[in-house]
Amino acid sequence: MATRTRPSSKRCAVIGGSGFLGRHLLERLVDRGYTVNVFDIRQAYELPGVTFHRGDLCDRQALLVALKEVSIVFHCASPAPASDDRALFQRVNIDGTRTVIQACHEAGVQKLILTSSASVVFEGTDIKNGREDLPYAKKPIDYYTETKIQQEKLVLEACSKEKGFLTVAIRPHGIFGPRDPQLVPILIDAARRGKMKFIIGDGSNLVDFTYVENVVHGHILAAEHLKADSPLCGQAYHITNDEPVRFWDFMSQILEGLGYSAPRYHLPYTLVYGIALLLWLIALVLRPLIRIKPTFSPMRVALAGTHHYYSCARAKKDMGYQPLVPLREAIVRTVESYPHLRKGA
Ligand SMILES: NC(=O)C1=CN([C@@H]2O[C@H](COP(=O)(O)OP(=O)(O)OC[C@H]3O[C@@H](n4cnc5c(N)ncnc54)[C@H](O)[C@@H]3O)[C@@H](O)[C@H]2O)C=CC1
Ligand SMILES: CC(C)=CCC[C@@H](C)[C@H]1CC[C@H]2C3=C(CC[C@]12C)[C@@]1(C)CCC(=O)C[C@@H]1CC3
Repeated sequence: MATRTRPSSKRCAVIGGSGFLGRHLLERLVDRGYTVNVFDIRQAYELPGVTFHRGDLCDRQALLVALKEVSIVFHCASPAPASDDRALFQRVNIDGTRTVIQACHEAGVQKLILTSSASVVFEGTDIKNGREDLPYAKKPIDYYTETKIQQEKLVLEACSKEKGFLTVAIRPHGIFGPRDPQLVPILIDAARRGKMKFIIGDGSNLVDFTYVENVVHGHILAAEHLKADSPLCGQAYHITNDEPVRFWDFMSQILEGLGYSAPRYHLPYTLVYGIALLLWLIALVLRPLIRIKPTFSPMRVALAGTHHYYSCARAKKDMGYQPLVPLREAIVRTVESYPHLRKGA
């Protein structure tokens, strides 16, 4: 059991702090005068003023060391959605989050801010200006989403004013920006393999893509507004750029910004989804023999061919959220940050 010294309100821990969002978050926290402990299974960098603790969040004892004298915990660790490994998602996102909550109780942590996902309500069909009161997806599109739902429920249910342990969930959508290991690298890899010639559907579907600094801003506002008498306790909040954009326009701007051609030819959504589903089933059957990872998984096709954008009115009202970086500027900064992915580089 950790010794319970009174935690400083400016001492926090970022679980998953070696990751894309986690690192941006802790850089901002340091700028704002917080003392930060990072807890992650890997150490990706070193930063003055930041103490690294390497460990698995399923290991309560290891967590307790990193949470000593900490008052705020940001939990933004998860296996990558593309790993598609059910047992891993269950172990880290569900069992591991239970362990995080338990360790927070033992260490006397006062606030837990979870990075959830707006996808917890997405079932592969259109969502337009979705609010937080939409029901959780009954048929989540993949294991990642299935376990993010359970994870969010665990964290929100753990909120207890009586115990002095307050929780809130931030639901970002389509995070992008410098150092993102997913969106831009996967897109450019597909383009380099000649797979970005087609638009799935008529190309009019609107989607939220959220610049990482805006997501960070939402997390810090949530931590600073989370108090026993505030409406944030036990609630979920969408954090977006508040500028829904056509999915294919956004992809085209990134592609063209890095010197690649934008997709031009249209394919019917149902046809591409059907093919993706078939390939996914074949990959599943063959998994014991060989591991195949189709670029266009059913999940990616659904995300590329439907509307999915969310209202962040609740975050504006309860914590004064406004995106700091507009989409156009965010795209420019992102494109400039990937010189190594430029065509011909
Ligand atoms: N990238 C996106 O578009 C979105 C991400 N999210 C959520 O945001 C959070 C952060 O995502 P990213 O920064 O994009 O991912 P990332 O993969 O860059 O970072 C996740 C970090 O978690 C760490 N981690 C994984 N398993 C761990 C374990 N067992 N113990 C300790 N650390 C572990 C990884 O080492 C990694 O550093 C995740 O919870 C994700 O579900 C939500 C919505 C959209
Ligand atoms: C069609 C194609 C190959 C596009 C390339 C870009 C995709 C890799 C991204 C487009 C939308 C992104 C997205 C996520 C991951 C990367 C994309 C599929 C998430 C699944 C990441 C985790 C979440 O919580 C939800 C995200 C939705 C959007």
